[in-house]
Amino acid sequence: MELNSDLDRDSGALDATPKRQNNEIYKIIENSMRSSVLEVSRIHLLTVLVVFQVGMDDSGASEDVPPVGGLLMGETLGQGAFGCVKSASLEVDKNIVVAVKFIHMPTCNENGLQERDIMREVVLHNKCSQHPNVLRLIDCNTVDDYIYIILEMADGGDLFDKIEPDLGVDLLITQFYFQQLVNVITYLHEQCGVAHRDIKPENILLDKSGNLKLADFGLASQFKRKDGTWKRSMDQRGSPPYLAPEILYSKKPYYANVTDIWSIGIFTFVLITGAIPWELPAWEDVNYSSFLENDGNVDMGPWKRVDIQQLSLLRKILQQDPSERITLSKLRSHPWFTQKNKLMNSKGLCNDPAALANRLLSRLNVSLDNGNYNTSLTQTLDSATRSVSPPLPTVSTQPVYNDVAYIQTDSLPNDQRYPNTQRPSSQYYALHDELNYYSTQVDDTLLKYMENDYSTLQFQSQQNIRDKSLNALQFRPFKLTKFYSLEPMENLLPILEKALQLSGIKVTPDLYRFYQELLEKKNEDVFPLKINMKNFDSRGGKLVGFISIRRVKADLKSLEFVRKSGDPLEWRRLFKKIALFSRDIILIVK
Ligand SMILES: Nc1ncnc2c1ncn2[C@@H]1O[C@H](COP(=O)(O)OP(=O)(O)OP(=O)(O)O)[C@@H](O)[C@H]1O
Repeated sequence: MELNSDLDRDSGALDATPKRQNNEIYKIIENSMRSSVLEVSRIHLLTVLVVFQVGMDDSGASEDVPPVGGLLMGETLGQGAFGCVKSASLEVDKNIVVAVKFIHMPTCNENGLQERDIMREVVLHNKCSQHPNVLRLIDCNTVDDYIYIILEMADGGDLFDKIEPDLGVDLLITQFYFQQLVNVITYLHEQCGVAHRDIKPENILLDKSGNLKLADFGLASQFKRKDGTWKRSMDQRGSPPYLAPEILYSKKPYYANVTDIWSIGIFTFVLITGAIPWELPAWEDVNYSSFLENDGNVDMGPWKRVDIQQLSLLRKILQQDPSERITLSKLRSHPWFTQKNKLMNSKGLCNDPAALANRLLSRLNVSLDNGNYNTSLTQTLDSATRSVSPPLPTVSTQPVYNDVAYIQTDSLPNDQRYPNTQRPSSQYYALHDELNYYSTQVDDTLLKYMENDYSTLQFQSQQNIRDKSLNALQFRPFKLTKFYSLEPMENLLPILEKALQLSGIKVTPDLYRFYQELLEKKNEDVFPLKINMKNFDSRGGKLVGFISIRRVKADLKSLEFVRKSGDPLEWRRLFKKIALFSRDIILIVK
């Protein structure tokens, strides 16, 4: 699809007409790569090539997407509210890998989104694609019920996945991403006249060197016209904790670019503390009102983790009155921006990806010890007697879901599987309880497979082993809300079911029986399996996602917790809780 970036700015109408056939994709990607500021990632497809879901899930959007000419669809990288994102390689050169975002139009329509809304997003994203910190948009077209968008592959995965709740990331890393974010927002505002309007860790991906890649232009708007005149916004959209107060309460139109500066402040706070400062910038929110009453001098809760230099910066950014808020150019002369970051080169990109990965991931930890287990169990039993708080009113549109977790197969008959031919040799240990491990035998390929996946490190309680392995780290797109297990399904599923229940998730009883029924029905391997999950987080926000159980090889299975919507910090908190209650089935390398 050729993209015409000439928006009719007052009506929001858009001229974006499909003008090309799919078989030209290679040419487009090739040209796009040639003209690209960045090289599109060239990695080999590592894992299962085609993973299709059987049937639709209850959001209406399916992972079973139609084929796209010129592309070989790969694994599912993630799921959003309206579709999924898959890796794909070019038919003519399988080493060229891109990400393809499929947007299921009927689901969008049911939720009030029209094709022109999606095209508006695509046009603005395309307009802003010439910066190394913007996820590059390569092409867009339609196939069956879907609009698909071909994007640069973000090899480093999600940033949100790497933030430890209630700890955050270290200051050098926070400053690194703060500086990259200010750079890219400067480009958007000053060169494109576009405000992003949805800056939050969920919309930031990483490349293979750990550089920030701004994504999701779904709420972006053109605030400056070609003739230099400005346009103000009136609508109330965005993610509640990241919203600037004028979006919520101002009766007057507001400048969308100034709201981006506010969101930079919240983003920075989340990186420093691993928590959001408030749920809404509203007087009714006690955290926000106490921030205002104390003129930003707060020293409680997560604010205790903010030191004096960053507090002074945040106070300048988080000014309720937009005219008092620090401007982008003043932000660029603030010492925290001008101070050289030792991980950044003169072009503003990472100069030492291994050191960045090491520092970023070193705080991720899931403690499975008895103390933590008993505390969580007590809290769970206590809270079972209290009712769940109702969800907050939210200004974003999300589909409605059923609430009970159930199991389904996610496989195709021709699903590519690891052959079960090699004999075990290396030693592995599954955690049984804090003191008693039992060993089992797994082969060297598996050892390599797991060592490459840094999600395994988060369970490692011995700091020296963690440090040693962290030194060899590289950025990879693996999700970190994940663990491995060697347990047979008759042990794994009942323990997981209990863990889900203890974590407050409603589950269809006897997952193992359903698994057996699936086996009988399909009369073949049913992996990957999918367990849908819905829950309210501790603040009443809705969390939606699923557990994908894949058979890696022989008895080794991976259990990946994939978030579809909801606060990512809360998703990781939930994952840690389920992992703790599932500790008897988690495999850790010792
Ligand atoms: N270009 C990409 N490279 C690698 N992974 C990606 C890419 N784009 C998306 N993903 C993965 O897919 C997930 C879902 O992406 P998507 O943009 O649909 O999510 P979302 O923003 O949560 O969805 P929504 O559009 O409903 O807000 C991301 O969290 C990420 O893990």
